[in-house]
Amino acid sequence: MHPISTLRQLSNIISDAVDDIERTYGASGKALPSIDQPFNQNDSAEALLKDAVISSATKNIMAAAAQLSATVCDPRRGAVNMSKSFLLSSCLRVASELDVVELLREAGPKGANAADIAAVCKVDAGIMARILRLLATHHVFQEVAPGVFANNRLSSVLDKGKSTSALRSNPADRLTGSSGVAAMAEHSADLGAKSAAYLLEAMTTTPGEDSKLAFNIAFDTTEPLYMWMQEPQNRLPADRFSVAMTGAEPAENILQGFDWSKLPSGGRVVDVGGGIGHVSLMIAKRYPHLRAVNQDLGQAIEISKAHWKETFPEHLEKGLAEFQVHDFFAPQPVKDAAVFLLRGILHNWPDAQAVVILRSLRSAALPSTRLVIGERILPLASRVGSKTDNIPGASRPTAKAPLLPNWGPATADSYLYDLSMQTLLGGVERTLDGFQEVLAEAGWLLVEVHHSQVGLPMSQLVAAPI
Ligand SMILES: C[S@@+](CC[C@H](N)C(=O)[O-])C[C@H]1O[C@@H](n2cnc3c(N)ncnc32)[C@H](O)[C@@H]1O
Repeated sequence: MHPISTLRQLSNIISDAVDDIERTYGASGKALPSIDQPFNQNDSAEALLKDAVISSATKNIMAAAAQLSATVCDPRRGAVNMSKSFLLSSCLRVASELDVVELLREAGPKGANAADIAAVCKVDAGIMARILRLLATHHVFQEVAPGVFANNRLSSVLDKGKSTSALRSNPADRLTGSSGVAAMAEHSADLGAKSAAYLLEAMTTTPGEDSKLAFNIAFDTTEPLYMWMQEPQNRLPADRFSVAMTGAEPAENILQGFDWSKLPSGGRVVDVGGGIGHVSLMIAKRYPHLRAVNQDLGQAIEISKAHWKETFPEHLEKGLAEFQVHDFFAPQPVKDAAVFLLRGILHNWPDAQAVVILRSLRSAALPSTRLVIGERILPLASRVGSKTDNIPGASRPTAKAPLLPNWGPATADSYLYDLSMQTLLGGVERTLDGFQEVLAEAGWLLVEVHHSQVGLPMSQLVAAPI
């Protein structure tokens, strides 16, 4: 097809999607949240973004706009700019770790001069202005007057919700109780970015005793990431990671799909590698007839106990919440589970280790035990169907040409996670075929799949013992 006609098709996709958004917001009497205003998750206009028509329009706009831009840009500049995009990540880390977002929240809509921000942060004023300008150029912050910056929609999601004096007086707790977005951004821009810089070196070393993951090269350690985070000197990145898991990976769709209400009273839901325990807590709050068993490594279990005590003490007092330090590569101690829950676990491990984790659960399972997995299911980037499309709930729509079948950058987070898992842990985000293979090898039959109905990236996979 002639490129001009493709260009027009892409522009029409955007135009139709904008019509859909305007119509839906118009009918609701609400206004689409502005990019110039801070994000407010309690605003009812925000909830409307999850509407099916709007979600679909949003995906189309993101995919078509990126494709249009890639089509018309100078490819030499496009490639070189992409090679420098790590600087966006570094600048975001500076803004988040120096609490610039909170300083700007306190400054209000008129914003603050980069020199004043730099003085509070005790850093160079000129570099601060250049960092904020690069981010503002990518729609994170706005430059409201020369050298004067204010928060906007994208910068404000990094707000940790505390005053700058509270953040400065207690730096060890600066992320505690925050939404998790800043924690995930700092984790990714620190451990993630430094590790990813060694992706090539890690993948081109000869496999064998000396082969290392990118993380191990970057941090000059032989410890796997989770063991490294157990060391006392790495307490801050470990705590930051626990907070990151709560907000950046919203868990509410764990309550959809699998029917938790049908589990028997007192049935044990074992949250294997449950981290802070927020997922089992969400399930137990909605279905208080269930008993939650939180399993993780020592440090995470400490945090999990504290989190439960603060947010759902009633369940603890009734003896319906248990905490176990358990290595999921060891034999599973719970032999009467109603459900083994594995959320965000399998993607941390290559197939061979994923199979070990799954086999240990399989050995402890009763015929009635179900395995509920919460993970991203990587969409294929091709239009040809796969052998797993026949599993109930599995198939997903593909975007119409000329868009890429997976909506391109609109689903980029799954592919970014995939390679983050590779660089940090040797892990992988799996396609549905990939899940079916590791499950079958460990003695589990994939019986149903539930994709998120509210636009969240994680899907649910339910398996039964073979
Ligand atoms: C990506 S987090 C997921 C946490 C939680 N399931 C969630 O969805 O938020 C992975 C978890 O696996 C835990 N983990 C890593 N290695 C482990 C092991 N060998 N045994 C038990 N837990 C482990 C980590 O401590 C971390 O809490």
